[in-house]
Amino acid sequence: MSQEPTYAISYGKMHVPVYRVYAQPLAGIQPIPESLFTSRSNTLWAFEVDVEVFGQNFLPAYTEGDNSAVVATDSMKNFVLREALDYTGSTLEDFLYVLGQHFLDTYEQMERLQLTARELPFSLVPVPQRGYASFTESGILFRRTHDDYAVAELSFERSERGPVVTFQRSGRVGLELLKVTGSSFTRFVQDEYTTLPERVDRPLFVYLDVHWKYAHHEDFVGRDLARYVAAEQVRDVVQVVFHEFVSESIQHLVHEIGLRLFQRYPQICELSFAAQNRTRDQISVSESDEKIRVYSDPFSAYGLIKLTLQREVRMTEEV
Ligand SMILES: O=c1[nH]c(=O)c2[nH]c(=O)[nH]c2[nH]1
Repeated sequence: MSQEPTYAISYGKMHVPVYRVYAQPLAGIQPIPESLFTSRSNTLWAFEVDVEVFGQNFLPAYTEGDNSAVVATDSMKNFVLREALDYTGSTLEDFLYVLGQHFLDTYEQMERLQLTARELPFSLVPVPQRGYASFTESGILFRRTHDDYAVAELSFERSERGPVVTFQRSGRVGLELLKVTGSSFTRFVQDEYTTLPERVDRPLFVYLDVHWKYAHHEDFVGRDLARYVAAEQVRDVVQVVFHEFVSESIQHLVHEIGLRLFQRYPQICELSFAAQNRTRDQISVSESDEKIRVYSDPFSAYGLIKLTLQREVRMTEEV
């Protein structure tokens, strides 16, 4: 006799685009030496949200075609958009925190919930000031940039005290950074498979995703943003360390970036990096000046270097 299957169920809505205008400005974050970033107007605050809902209560929809407990994913999309209008805060993490609680408070058949937000980056356009003597940022016209962007992920489940966060991760993803000099890769294993030449100075091109976890939820929700980690600052720390540090490898580089981020943000307990090696192949070197070179696309496979750093963070630690 065949056994009954066991089921793992989830469903939801992916890529709900949200363009909220005149959201609460992001202010009150701590400045850091690597970054000019201290605030964001949120005049245009654009992102997309994924909603994934878990619960055995939805099983009859699969096994019997009984939709009586099913919240239509179209309604989930409307819920997200309504919440975006009502939201009074200024960060992706806090928005997801409020959204997740409201979902679970509204729909008792939802047992667990996973929410993801990805920023849709826009930047203010520079325009001449009156009289055209100098330039300033237009406060109203934005350019869509297909650049690196912030992400946030939160998971919730129910407890006797109401919805609780079971997972949190923030990130800055899609960085693409090329440093023309000041990176090497030498003294690696040499054997019958080795064709890569040692390079004491290579133009290192990396695609990089950085994620971090807070030790305490209090630091990423609510209005007091003194312990909030702005993804723009994290991007700037990555850039500054890459600029300054002469690395022996991407492994060496991401470790150095990790140490600097831990130093800047005592409230972070985990950092993870996924770095793709996108370094181009050297094609030719100028005979008159060996600094002048041409590079082109390499073999299409690329190296992937990952690192996760964890530490214990005590609640009393000073910023
Ligand atoms: O920084 C690097 N790390 C590696 O592990 C590696 N492997 C490789 O072929 N090139 C590089 N570069």
